[in-house]
Order: sequence, then structure tokens, then C-alpha cells
Amino acid sequence: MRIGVLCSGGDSPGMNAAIRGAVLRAVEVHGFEMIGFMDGWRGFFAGDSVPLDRRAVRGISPLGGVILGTSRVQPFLAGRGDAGDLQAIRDRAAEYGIDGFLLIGGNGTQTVAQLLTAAGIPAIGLPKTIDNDLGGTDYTFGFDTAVSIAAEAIDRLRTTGESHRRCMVLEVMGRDAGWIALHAGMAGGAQVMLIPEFPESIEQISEWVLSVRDRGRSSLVIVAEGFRLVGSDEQVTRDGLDGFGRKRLGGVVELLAPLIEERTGIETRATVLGHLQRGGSPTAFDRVLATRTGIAAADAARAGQWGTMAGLRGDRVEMVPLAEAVGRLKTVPADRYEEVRLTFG
Ligand SMILES: Nc1ncnc2c1ncn2[C@@H]1O[C@H](COP(=O)(O)OP(=O)(O)O)[C@@H](O)[C@H]1O
Ligand SMILES: O=P(O)(O)OC[C@H]1O[C@](O)(COP(=O)(O)O)[C@@H](O)[C@@H]1O
Ligand SMILES: [Mg+2]
Repeated sequence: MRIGVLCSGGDSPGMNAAIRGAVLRAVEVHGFEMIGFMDGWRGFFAGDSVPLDRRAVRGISPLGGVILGTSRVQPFLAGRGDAGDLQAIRDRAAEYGIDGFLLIGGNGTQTVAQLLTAAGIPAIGLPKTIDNDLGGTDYTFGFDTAVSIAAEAIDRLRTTGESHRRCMVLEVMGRDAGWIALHAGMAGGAQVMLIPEFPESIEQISEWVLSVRDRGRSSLVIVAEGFRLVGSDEQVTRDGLDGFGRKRLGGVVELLAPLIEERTGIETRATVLGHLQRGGSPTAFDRVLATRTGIAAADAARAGQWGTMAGLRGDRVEMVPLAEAVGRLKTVPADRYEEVRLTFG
């Protein structure tokens, strides 16, 4: 059996460990051949590929980024995913002599994996995203690393904030789901956590900040990039589009900080953590999760379990139907938000 691997979407710490896990299992244990495509679908169509064997994945688990590169290049040349698009992928896969794909990506990528499998082009998904917003798995690799970096940022902002009696507002990633803000905020003891799922009013936020001041402390507010104030229809965006044509998010903190300062009279500073939370070495947790994901995906290919994704269920990595994983984002449920909201301020 010959398997093609590619990464799609934003990078996520642990992707290298996932590739290594899959290669060691597929090549060394099952006797398969593996080929990696550079920069996602770009490399697949451009013939930019590398053989993946034991030597190719030596020592890569602790490395940040991903050796194959990743991109948001469209898999469907005409962009519609119709018969012609699918035939182009089928033809190209036949030229490479590959029997199936391992696709490392988030919700968008797993949607593609499902479309391909439904069209008779076998694919298995390996879930990644720092946002942790993918269904069918308890956690995605990369999330733990992003949370650790964001929690450390809170710790650091706190000491400078306390010294100046300021309100510090930290913006983290999270387009549609506030998992990073929720977990980092809990870890760092943030007094307010603002997430895309639950808009809040500037009056309420200011009230929380003032109550912290009245207790003699300085506030640390964490906000996910996709957060909206009550009454605001649109998320705050930056200029330009991403590779998939979506508006780039970011900058909500620049809107919030002056509003908080104006309403509370407390000097307020804004920080955008940005891509720092996606860069660098993965945590041990993410390396282990990613390696196990890769192993499970290789085993699934051997067993012919195409159309599935290697999801973490409790302590086990299990193959779940792609249909269970895609279509609906895994957002923060109301009870998880209420649990922290009751202690804001
Ligand atoms: N519904 C879709 N149909 C076809 N291609 C898609 C679809 N959703 C995503 N893609 C492709 O998969 C890529 C990865 O999806 P994206 O949402 O950017 O990242 P992720 O896979 O991490 O969620 C997109 O840039 C796009 O090329
Ligand atoms: O700067 P980029 O690469 O366009 O990505 C920004 C987006 O990617 C993410 O980090 C991860 O998103 P995906 O997992 O869907 O790729 C989002 O939190 C963020 O909005
Ligand atoms: Mg996505």
C-alpha cells in the first residue's frame, strides 16, 4: 500500500509528531510506502513531494511548525468539488500510485476528507487545530501548546499590570470557539474571559473590571479574537483575506481596551498574542496525542477504515466516522461558560 500525506489549514504544534507516528507505524510495522506533499494541496498538484521513511522523520517530534509545510490552497481546482474536480484528484493520485490519503487538518480539511471518501477517493483524517473546535475528538493536538503559551502570557502580563495598577487585556486566537481563552484564562486566573460564543456588553465588562479594582487588584481580561460585544453584528477583522478567502480576524482587543479605559477610568493596555501561540515546540501532551493519532491513522489505513478520523475519546484514540466530526464546530457549551462567568470580576 502507498499512502499520501498532506497538511491543510493553519499549522498546529504536534503536526510533526503526527507525521512521525504515522510513518513509523505504516512503514516500519505495516510495510507501506509513504509520500508527503509539500504545502498541502499545492504540492500535490505541483508534483512537489518527498518520500517519507524512518530517516525522513528522525527527531522531528519536538520541532515546531511542520516539515511538510501547510497551506489553505484549495483541493478543488475549479473550486466547486464537482465531478471534474474530483476526477483531477483521482487522476493525480493514480499518477503517484497512492491508494489513499492521510489528511492532517481541522474542520475544513476533514470536510474535504469526507467529500473525497464519499467520491471513492479513500481518506483518513488526523485532527489538528489550536482552536480545539473540531467535533469527534475530546482535544486536538496543538491546543495544549497554545493554552500553555497563552497562560504564560497571562502570568507575565499580570506582574507588569499589578505594578502599574492597570487593566491588562490579552487577545488570543479562536475564530468561532473560545476554548483557548477559556482554558488559558482558567489556568492564569483571568478575572474576565470573553469568547465568541457569548457576547457581553461593555457595561458588564466595565463593572467586572471595577469590582476587581475595588478589591485592590488589577484586572486581567482575556478575549478571543472572534468575540463580539452585545449588539455588534460583526467580528473585528484585519485587512486582507486568508488563503481560503475568509476575512482575517484580529484586533478586537484594540477596540475593547479604550472602551474599558473610558468607562472605568483605569489605565488599560492591549496585547495581541497572535502567532506566538502557534509557534515553537509542542508540549509533551501534544506530542503524545499527535503520535498516537498518527499510529491510529496508519492502523486504520491497514484495516481499510477510510472515511474515519483518529479522535481522542477519554484516554483512547479511536476511529470515528468523519460525518460525526465535521459539519458543526465544537464550541464552548453554556455550562462551561457559566462555570467561569459566575466568578468574573
Ligand atoms: N467545505 C469545503 N469544501 C472544499 N474545500 C474546503 C472546505 N472547507 C475547507 N476547505 C479547504 O480546506 C482548507 C483547510 O480548511 P481551513 O478551514 O482553512 O483549515 P482547517 O482544516 O484547519 O479547518 C481550506 O483552506 C480549503 O482549501
Ligand atoms: O493567520 P492565519 O494563518 O491565517 O490563521 C489564523 C487562524 O488560524 C487559527 O489559528 C487556526 O485555525 P484553523 O485550525 O481552522 O486553521 C485561528 O485561530 C485563526 O483565526
Ligand atoms: Mg477551520
